[in-house]
Amino acid sequence: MSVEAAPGVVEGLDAWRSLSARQQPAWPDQDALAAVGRELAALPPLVFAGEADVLTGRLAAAARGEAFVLQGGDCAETFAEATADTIRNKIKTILQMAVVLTYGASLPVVKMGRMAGQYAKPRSADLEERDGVTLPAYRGDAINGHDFTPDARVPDPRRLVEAYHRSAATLNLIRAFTTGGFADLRRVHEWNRGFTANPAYSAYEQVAGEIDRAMRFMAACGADFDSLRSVEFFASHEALLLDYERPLTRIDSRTGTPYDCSAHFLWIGERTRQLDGAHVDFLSRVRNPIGVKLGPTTTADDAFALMDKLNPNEQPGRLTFITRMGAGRIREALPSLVEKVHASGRPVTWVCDPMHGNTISSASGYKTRRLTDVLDEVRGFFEVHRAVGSVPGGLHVELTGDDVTEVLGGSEEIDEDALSRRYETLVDPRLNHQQSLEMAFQVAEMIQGI
Ligand SMILES: O=C[C@H](O)[C@H](O)COP(=O)(O)O
Ligand SMILES: C=C(OP(=O)(O)O)C(=O)O
Repeated sequence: MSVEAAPGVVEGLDAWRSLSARQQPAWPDQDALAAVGRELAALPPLVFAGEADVLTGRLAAAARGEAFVLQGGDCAETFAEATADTIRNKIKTILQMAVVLTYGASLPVVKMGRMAGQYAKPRSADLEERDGVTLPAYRGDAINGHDFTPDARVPDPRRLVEAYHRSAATLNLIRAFTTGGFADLRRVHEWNRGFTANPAYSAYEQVAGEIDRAMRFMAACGADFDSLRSVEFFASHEALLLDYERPLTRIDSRTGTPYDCSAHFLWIGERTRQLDGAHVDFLSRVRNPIGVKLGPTTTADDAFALMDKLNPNEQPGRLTFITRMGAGRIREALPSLVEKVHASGRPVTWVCDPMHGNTISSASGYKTRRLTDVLDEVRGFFEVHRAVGSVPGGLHVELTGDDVTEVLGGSEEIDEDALSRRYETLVDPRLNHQQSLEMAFQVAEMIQGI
């Protein structure tokens, strides 16, 4: 793997610089930004291009219905929360969900964190106003601070370097947890049994009991559980800040082609997927598997134009469409899109993000979501794909492994009054540990058609 930034080595890698890039911070000091770019370019890549290729293969399998994708993690990671406990709880939650989904789908689950780099957010408004004071909006820890003070809100490019180091530390711990015995299937199953033992979740006992019997059957057959102590786990984030992604793009020494080595998988957000924009151009030139978020106004022509630009060679697994329509719209907005793409025979992995189309404000002013809406969107996703004959390939979820109170509902019935108890997200509401597991059990049933 070459470690230089490869400026100009591959023609066009910097073409994005002359295109319109939405949602970029107003960096006050361009020289400081350029110096940070040079510093990042000299730092080691965070992932190996070969790992990204493995993921492309896994996503191709998901598109064929031979695997199911689970992508989850914070809306916005924060530097303060890049701690061992928080990372462990998130990994634990994703592993627990994956076991349930593996059982439900009878398929391998491709595990991907919105982790180790999810430090920048697109925002609806550039400015935030509180009590007559107006400041730049918080855009994620890679850009500015959340404190509502003029100093904190100034975009500071040194934060990009901090984001790199926090991502490196997070990835290091993820690798340790997922290969060092923490992910042992028997252990993860025991955690799930603990969850269903709680009377609040007794509705899920049946599925947990079935998994238990399957485990005992495997043991009786002499399954090698030691070979199930490690799991594959991939890192992903929104490729929003091109001043971060570009210096972390390296030329793969095996193939001489560029990979964005800030993560295995990068996605383009609903707000930055303009065909003639900088984000689409930049990601069209790297070889990682990539995703594009598609909201309810997306037309089939948009989808085809994105496929032309981002996957002209029709490589299976290269392009994932992450649909986020909203529970109220998915059944009318998704069918024509899926029908036309499916009829074209061109390879796309379809993943459902049931979070971003279902955001509401509580009476007390909290940005929240209802678990019932989230689950209804997933149900709509399966219905549409089943009706069309295409493959519902996975889930993309904002979640945390902690006991926060940000999303309404669930068996523990978080209501509007409870939101204030532990509302900790800095941007969008996340499912907490229990709600995430409930979702996994319910989705397992949806997959089985129960
Ligand atoms: O996560 C998605 C967006 O960044 C977020 O929903 C935008 O939030 P805002 O409308 O509060 O800016
Ligand atoms: C901003 C996000 O989503 P979307 O682009 O779908 O709004 C996100 O996933 O953090």
